[in-house]
Amino acid sequence: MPSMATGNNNNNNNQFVNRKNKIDQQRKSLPIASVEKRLVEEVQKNDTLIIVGETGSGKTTQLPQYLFNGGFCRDGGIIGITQPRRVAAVTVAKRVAEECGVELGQKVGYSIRFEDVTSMSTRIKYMTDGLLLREALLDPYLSRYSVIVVDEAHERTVQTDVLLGLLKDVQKKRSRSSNASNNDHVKSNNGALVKEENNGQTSSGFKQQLVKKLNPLKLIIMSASLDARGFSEYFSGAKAVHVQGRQFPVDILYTAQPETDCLDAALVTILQIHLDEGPGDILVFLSGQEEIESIESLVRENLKKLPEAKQKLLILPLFSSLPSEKQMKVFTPAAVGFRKVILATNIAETSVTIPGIKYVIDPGLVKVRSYSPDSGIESLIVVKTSKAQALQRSGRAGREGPGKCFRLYPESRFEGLDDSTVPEIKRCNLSNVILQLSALGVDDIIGFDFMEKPDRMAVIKSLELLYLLGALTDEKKLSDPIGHQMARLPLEPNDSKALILASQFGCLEEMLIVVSMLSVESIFYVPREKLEESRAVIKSFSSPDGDHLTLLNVYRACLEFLEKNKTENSNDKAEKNLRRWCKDNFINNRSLKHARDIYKQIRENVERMGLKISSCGDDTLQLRRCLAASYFLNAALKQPDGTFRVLANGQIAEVHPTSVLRRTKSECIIFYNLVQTTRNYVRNVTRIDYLWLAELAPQCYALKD
Ligand SMILES: Nc1ncnc2c1ncn2[C@@H]1O[C@H](COP(=O)(O)OP(=O)(O)OP(=O)(O)O)[C@@H](O)[C@H]1O
Repeated sequence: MPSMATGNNNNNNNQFVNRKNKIDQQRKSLPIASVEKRLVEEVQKNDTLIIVGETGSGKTTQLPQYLFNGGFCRDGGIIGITQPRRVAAVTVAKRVAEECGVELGQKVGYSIRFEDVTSMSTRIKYMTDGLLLREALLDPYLSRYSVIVVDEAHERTVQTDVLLGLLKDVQKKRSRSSNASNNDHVKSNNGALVKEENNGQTSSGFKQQLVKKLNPLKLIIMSASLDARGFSEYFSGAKAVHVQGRQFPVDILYTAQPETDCLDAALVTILQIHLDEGPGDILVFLSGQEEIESIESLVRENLKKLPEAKQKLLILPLFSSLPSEKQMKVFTPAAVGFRKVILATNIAETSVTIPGIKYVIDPGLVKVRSYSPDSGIESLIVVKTSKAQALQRSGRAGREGPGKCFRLYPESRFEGLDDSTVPEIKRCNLSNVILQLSALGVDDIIGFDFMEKPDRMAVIKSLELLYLLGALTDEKKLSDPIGHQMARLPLEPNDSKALILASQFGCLEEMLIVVSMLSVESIFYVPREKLEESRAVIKSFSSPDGDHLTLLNVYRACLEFLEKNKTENSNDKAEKNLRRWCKDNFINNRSLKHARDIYKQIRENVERMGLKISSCGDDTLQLRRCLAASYFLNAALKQPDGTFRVLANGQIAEVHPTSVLRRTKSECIIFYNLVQTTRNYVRNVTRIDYLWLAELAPQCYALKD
């Protein structure tokens, strides 16, 4: 009825106006709002500026809007803001689009690996630091950007560090370009030439070029917990500005004694808050998916035994391999009568505002990458957070009102923590970084202007790996076509090589599945109480040839199931039924869904590269040979005592208990990763013939008599 429609419209309009007014009020009350004019002036005066301000003061959401209003996009330039994590780039972009009253993807957008929500009219663009690095491959002058803001620089991810060095170089090139006359040719340090293409994008490596006069690139480094002096020195004495004040106070509480069981302490704190504290959602920082899933079931079990609380508890996990629509669930306000408890890894540590969070629980631990150049082993280890991380975590409360942070350790331990985290570049395998830098024309990795130099031995080992994979030539340049193809794929070098080779082995269809399945955490999910029952079910998927083929079987079984269901049901219903199927088969539905998304995305990549996608069907010998040809550095031979010796470095390891080859009789295997816990374990293992090694990787192995 027309009258009702009008009533609804009025209602919607009122809601919209109320929300807009609330947001405007909120924006005005942010500490950064009082220094808007000064910040814009500082950016006008300085090509590089460092901004330090409390968590929640408004840096990430407001500064780009101030710069937009201050005219930094006037001649079509874009303000790019990098984040170390995808979830931050997406959620902040959504918020800023709402604040600006525009549709996401128009004036305000985001771009992350495999997902681009921008358009020709986007002027404020949030993205991951890795994505900007990839853009630099196509546009070495980053010519579309007038300003780049590197947010959360204190995290010092390897991508941030590479980006900082690169941006320094881009700034120099852009300054030279702006000083050059329109007819001059501009040549970058790495020899790349710049050519304007029709769509305004540029590309490296052209012999002929037209040069566009570019304005200097404005660079802003930003964080709440930054060693401003170190950054200033790196950027030749760049000015640092401190934004004072925080919006709401956060009470920090410590335990009297160290906790021996962090999971138990977190569980007790969640329940105590739920029963005793006032309304407000809870955010708990845990070290990984496994801990999250155990706490989830512990909370559920314990809730059954406790007296009914005023509100119901809604438990939501948040970790990086969770499909993005599941991740986004945590950002939806809880319904009336519910309290959210979000169990998150450190992906929720910086930049994000999760509406409703009043309480933060911080056990003070984090899982990080660690790499030993001597053994070539990269592992994940759990370590204490730094002070900077503790500060960021507590800063997730106090964003919409006063908050509380429960640190599950004594105050004395906080005092003893390192100020900042060891930069990732000092503790990871560098082969991907080197591949990316080589693609950007940087051949002298040791001489590259890093803020902190990586370990020389780690560089040498990584160069060696890339050389053996055929990605680099003797002159340490990217090889053609393998090296260039590998650099185009957004994967680890070994995985990229496996896909490229698979097109020659006639099994690219299968390798795409295997690489996608290996990119997600634990495909099988076994509740402790169903250990026995699960074994028999999981066995139905297992291949005597190993875990890679087992993963392939799971994926194929899932496709078969969907196919069968789709003929009888709608797509949505088929997907719903798949969840049940996963549960019955002890398969982690989230991980499988994620693997299917990754599969789609990398398939598009290899199609664009023109690789031939064919299938080896049930004859998986070619697939195993291709695995041997790609992961040959991860080959291991059986020892008389049943353990395996990694041929490349002599390390001794056992096959992981979750592997289908745990009790294998095979003499030779390749594995996907080596993890170090109390012992060395190889995970995701496949049986190969050791003679293949000399045949398929002669650069590494030779046959002795
Ligand atoms: N999605 C959102 N929903 C509700 N409020 C939000 C949201 N995003 C931001 N805000 C509000 O804007 C404030 C400023 O957020 P912003 O991310 O700009 O701060 P920041 O200084 O960058 O913090 P940090 O250093 O923690 O990243 C928050 O404290 C919160 O009050």
